[in-house]
Amino acid sequence: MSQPVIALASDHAGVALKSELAEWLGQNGYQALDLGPDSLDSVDYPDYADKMADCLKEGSASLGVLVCGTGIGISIAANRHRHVRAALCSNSTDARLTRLHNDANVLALGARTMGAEVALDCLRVFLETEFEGGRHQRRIDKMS
Ligand SMILES: O=C(CO)[C@H](O)[C@H](O)[C@H](O)COP(=O)(O)O
Repeated sequence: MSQPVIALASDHAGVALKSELAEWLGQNGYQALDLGPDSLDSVDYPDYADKMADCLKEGSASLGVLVCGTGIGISIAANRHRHVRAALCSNSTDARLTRLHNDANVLALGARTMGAEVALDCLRVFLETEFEGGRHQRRIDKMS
């Protein structure tokens, strides 16, 4: 069976955490598709949010992970795209509920505001939780 492809992107503040997340994905049955950047040189998070939006639109990955310093800027930028539902999560409860209720297709994390252990916990729960549908689908339809 083919491995689910999970796209990752960040700004410079999120590069190190993004690498840890990509490594975890590779070790846990997923294929990590790293959209960059790969250096610590300063970049602008909207450019990488746009790369993620394009990647999801063309179907190269089913879900994505975005990382910046706080996760705020990059999630704001990603959510300007109609097909993106990026959720900034700070714990695994956020990650579970945003999959269950919002069918979030992008997990946003803050590299300067959370430790790698919590980030990995968010990622694991995000990937293991299915959308509940029902009344939640109606609400999502109102945003599309
Ligand atoms: O967009 C942000 C704030 O929500 C992110 O934390 C960015 O990573 C941050 O603004 C980058 O700041 P820097 O001073 O250019 O490293």
